[in-house]
Amino acid sequence: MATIEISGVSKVFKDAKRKADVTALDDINIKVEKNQFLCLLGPSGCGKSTLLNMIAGFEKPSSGTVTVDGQLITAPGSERGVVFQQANLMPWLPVWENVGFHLLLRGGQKAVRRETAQRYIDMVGLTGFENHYPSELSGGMNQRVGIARALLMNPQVILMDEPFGALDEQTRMDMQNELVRIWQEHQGTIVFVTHGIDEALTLGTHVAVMSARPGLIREIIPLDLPRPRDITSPQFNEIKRHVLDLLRSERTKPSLETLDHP
Ligand SMILES: Nc1ncnc2c1ncn2[C@@H]1O[C@H](COP(=O)(O)OP(=O)(O)OP(=O)(O)O)[C@@H](O)[C@H]1O
Repeated sequence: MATIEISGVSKVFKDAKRKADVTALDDINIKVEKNQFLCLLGPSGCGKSTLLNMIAGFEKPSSGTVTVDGQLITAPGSERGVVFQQANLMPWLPVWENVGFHLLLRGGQKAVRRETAQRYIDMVGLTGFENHYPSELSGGMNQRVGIARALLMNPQVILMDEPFGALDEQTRMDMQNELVRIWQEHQGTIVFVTHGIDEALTLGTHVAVMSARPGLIREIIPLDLPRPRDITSPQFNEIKRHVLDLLRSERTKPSLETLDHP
C-alpha cells in the first residue's frame, strides 16, 4: 500500500470578494511509496502549498481523497510532521524546549523531554546550542530546530513547504545535504515543496512537475541519479533540460484570457 495516496483531488477556492472561483488543483493523482522523497515543483500559484496542506489535513479537497497508510485525511495528525518556510519557533523558549514542545503538550516530564530533545538536536547538528534562544541563532539554525521538532514526533511522513526558501544559497546547500543525510540514515517518507529545479533534482527520489491555472501534474519523474547529486553532471542536466521544457511549454501555452480576448 502506498504511504500517501492522492486520488482525483481537486480544490476550488470560493473568492467571495471577487465573486469568482479559483480552481487551485484539478484532478491530482499521486502515489508516494514508503521512504520515497517526492518534490513538488512548479511555478508560483500552481497549488503546491494547497496540495501539501491537504496531505497535512489543514485543507480539505473539494473532490477526491487523500489517504496516508489507508486512513482518510480529514484533520492534522501526529503521524504527519510539517516544516514551513519560517520555523515558527517560540522565542521565549530555548532550543531544547522548542524541539521537545510536543512532549510538553503530552505532559512529558522535564528530564525525559530534555533527553529526547537532545537526540534530535544532535541529529540536526545543533549540539551545544540547546540553551540558546531562537533570536541568538541564524535562519538556517532556526530551520534545523524546526526540522528537529518535526522529527521528534517520529512521523511516518514529513511535509516540508519551501523550508529553505528564506536561506542564502550556501546555507541552503548545506541544509539540503543535511536533510538528505538525515533521510538516508533514518528513512521516512518526505513530500517537499519547492520552486527550485536544482533543489528538487538534488533532493528527491521523484519530482512531480506541476503547471498552473488550474494546478495539474505534468509529469512525475523518477530521479535515478547517484548521491551525492552532482548538479554539473550530464545526467543531472539531461533531466533538468526535460523539466525546463515542461515548465517552459507551460509558460508559452496561451492563457484562457488570451483565447477569450485576442
Ligand atoms: N485560501 C485561499 N483562498 C482563495 N484562493 C486561494 C487560497 N489559497 C490559495 N489560493 C489560490 O490557489 C492557487 C494556488 O495557491 P498555492 O499557495 O497553493 O500555490 P503555490 O504553488 O504554493 O504558490 P507559491 O509557490 O507562490 O507559494 C493560487 O491561485 C492562490 O491564489
